[in-house]
Amino acid sequence: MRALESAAMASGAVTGLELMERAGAAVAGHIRLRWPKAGRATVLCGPGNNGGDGYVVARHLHQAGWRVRVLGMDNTPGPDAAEMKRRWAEMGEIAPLTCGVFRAGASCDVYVDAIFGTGLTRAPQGEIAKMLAYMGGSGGDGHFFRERVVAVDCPSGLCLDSGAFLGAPRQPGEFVPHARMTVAFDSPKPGHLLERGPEVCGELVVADIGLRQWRERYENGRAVRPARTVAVWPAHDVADERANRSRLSAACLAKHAGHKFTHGHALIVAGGFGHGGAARLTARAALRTGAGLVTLGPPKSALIEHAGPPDALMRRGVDGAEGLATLLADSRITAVALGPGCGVDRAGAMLDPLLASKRPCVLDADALTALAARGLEGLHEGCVLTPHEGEFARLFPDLAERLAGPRPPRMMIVADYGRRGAEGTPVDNIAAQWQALADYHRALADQRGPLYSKLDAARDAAARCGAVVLLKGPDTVIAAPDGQARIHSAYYVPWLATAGSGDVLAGIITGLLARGLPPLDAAATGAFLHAQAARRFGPGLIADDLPDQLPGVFRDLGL
Ligand SMILES: NC(=O)C1=CN([C@@H]2O[C@H](COP(=O)(O)OP(=O)(O)OC[C@H]3O[C@@H](n4cnc5c(N)ncnc54)[C@H](OP(=O)(O)O)[C@@H]3O)[C@@H](O)[C@H]2O)[C@@H](O)CC1
Ligand SMILES: Nc1ncnc2c1ncn2[C@@H]1O[C@H](COP(=O)(O)OP(=O)(O)O)[C@@H](O)[C@H]1O
Ligand SMILES: [K+]
Repeated sequence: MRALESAAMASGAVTGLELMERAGAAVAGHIRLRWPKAGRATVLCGPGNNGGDGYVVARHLHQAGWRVRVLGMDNTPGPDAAEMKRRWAEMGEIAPLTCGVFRAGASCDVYVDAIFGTGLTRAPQGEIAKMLAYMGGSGGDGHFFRERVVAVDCPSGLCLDSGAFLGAPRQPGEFVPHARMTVAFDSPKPGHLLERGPEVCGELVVADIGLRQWRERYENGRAVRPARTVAVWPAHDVADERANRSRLSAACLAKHAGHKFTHGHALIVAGGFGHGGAARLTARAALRTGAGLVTLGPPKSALIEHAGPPDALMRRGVDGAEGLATLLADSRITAVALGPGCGVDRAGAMLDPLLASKRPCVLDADALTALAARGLEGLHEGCVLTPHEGEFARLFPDLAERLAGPRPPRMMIVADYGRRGAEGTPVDNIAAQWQALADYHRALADQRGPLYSKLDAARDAAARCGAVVLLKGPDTVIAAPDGQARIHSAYYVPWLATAGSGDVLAGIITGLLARGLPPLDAAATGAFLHAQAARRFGPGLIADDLPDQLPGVFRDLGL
C-alpha cells in the first residue's frame, strides 16, 4: 500500500493531501449511508495519517449537519495530517485524546476510530491502550461500542499484516475494539482477512481512492491489472472472489474439446476396511471437479466396502507400496490424493513410491501425520500439503510456536499450589507463577513491528519443504516455495467446519491437479470452490453435501 501510494504521488497525478481527502470523504460517506439522519459523533484522531483521515471525517460530518466532537493529540503530525487538523481547527475544538476525556463526553451515535492504521509500530500503551480497552468492553460497554464504532482502515491496535492485536494475546477474549464497519482503502490488507481481522472489522468496505492504475504489477511473469476495486458487503471474501474469478476463467475450468483422459485421471488412495468414508468423499469431490476419471484405491481386502454408488467411480485394489508403484507406472494417472482415512502406517508406506513418481499429489490427514514422523525429504513442487492447525504444528513445530506468540502461563496451577501449600509445597512457586504472568504481559507490551503472521508461517513452511502448503482455517493461506501466496477467507461460511469437509477439499484440489492446474492455482481455486459450495448449500451442511453443490457453483461462475 505504501509503495502504491508513493508511486501515485511520485507520478505527480495525485498528492498525499488529495488521497487523504478522498479517504476521509469515503469514510464520512459510508457513515452517512448507514446513519442517514445527522446525529452525534465522536472522532478519535491519532498521531499519524490515520488521524489525518479522522480530521477529514470530522469536517465532512460537521458540514453534513452532525454534532461532532474531536479528540486528538498535540504532537506535530506529518504535513498532510497537520493540514487536515488545521482545517478542522477552523471549525471546531480538539479535546485531548485521553480515556477520562473520552468517557466524560455525551453518548454518541457513531465513534470514529482514527487512532492507528497501517503505521502501528508497537503495542498501544498508556492512555490510548486504556481507551481502546474501554471501547473493547473492559468497562462493560463492549456491545454499545460494537454497534457504533466505525474504524478508519482498521480497529486501532490491529496489525494489518497478521490480523492479530499488538499487545494482546492471540486468542480471542481480550478487550479489543470491535467495529461495526471498517472502511479500508484501495484493497483489503492481510490483517483484514486473517486471524481476528474478520471478527473485529465488522462489515468491511473497501473504498476506491483512485490508486487502481498504480496497482499494475507483475504476476507469474505477466503484467496484470486487477479488476476495479468495488465496495462489497459482507466483503470478507472480496479479495479472493475478485482474484479467483479472473483466475478461474484464465485457468479454463470449463471443459473444452478432448476425451476423458484429456481431463486427467485422479487416484485416491483409501484405507482399510471400515475406514473408507473419507476417501469416498475425496473421490466424489474429484469427480465433480471434472477429473476425466477417478479411481479409488483401497487395499484389496477392503474393496467390498466401496461397492455402492457413484458408479462413475472406478475401484482398484492397491496393496502396499509395491501396489502403488505398479499403478503409478501408468502415466495416464495425473494426480494422487493420499491421506484421508488412509491410516498413518499405510500412508507412511505409500509416501516413498508416491514422491518418487513425481506425480502431482495432495497430502492430507494421515499422510501429513506420517510425513511429520518420516521427515520432509522428497517433497517436490507438485505436492500440495493441506494441514489444519494441529497438523501444521506437527510438521513445523517451530513455525507454529512462533505463530502462537508468547504463551500465557497456566495460572490454574497457582490455585493448586495454594491448596497444596499447606502440605509443604514451597510458597516460592506462587511467586514464580506470578512472575511468569508478569513476564508474559511484558512480552505482549513489548511487541513491535508487524507480528509473525499466518501468511509468514505458510510461506516459511512452503520454502522449507519445497511444496505448496495450504494452511486451513476460516482464514486459509496458500503458499508456494517461491514465495507466492494467497489468502482465502471463508469467515462467512462457518458451517464448513464439519467432519469430512477437509476430505472434500483434498478431492477438489486433486481433481484440479489431475486436470493440469499448477499446484498453487489448484490449491487456491480449490479453497475457493470448496467455500462457494458451502455458501450455496447454507447452514445444516454436512460434508456429503459439498461435492454435489459443485455443478451449481460452476454454473454460477458462468462455466
Ligand atoms: N499515506 C497515504 O497517502 C495515505 C494514508 N492514509 C491513511 O494513513 C494511515 C497510515 O498512516 P501512518 O503511516 O501515518 O500511520 P498511522 O497508522 O496513522 O500511525 C502512525 C503514527 O502512530 C505512531 N505510533 C505507532 N504505534 C504507536 C503506538 N503503539 N503508540 C503510540 N504511537 C504509535 C507512529 O509513531 P512512530 O512509530 O513513528 O513513533 C506514527 O506517529 C492509513 O492507515 C490510512 O488511514 C489515507 O489517508 C490514504 C492516503
Ligand atoms: N470456522 C470456519 N469457517 C470456515 N471454514 C472453516 C472453518 N473451520 C474450518 N474450516 C474449513 O473446513 C475444512 C476442515 O478441514 P479439516 O480440519 O481437515 O476437517 P476434516 O478432517 O474433518 O475433514 C477446511 O477446509 C477449513 O479451512
Ligand atoms: K483506525
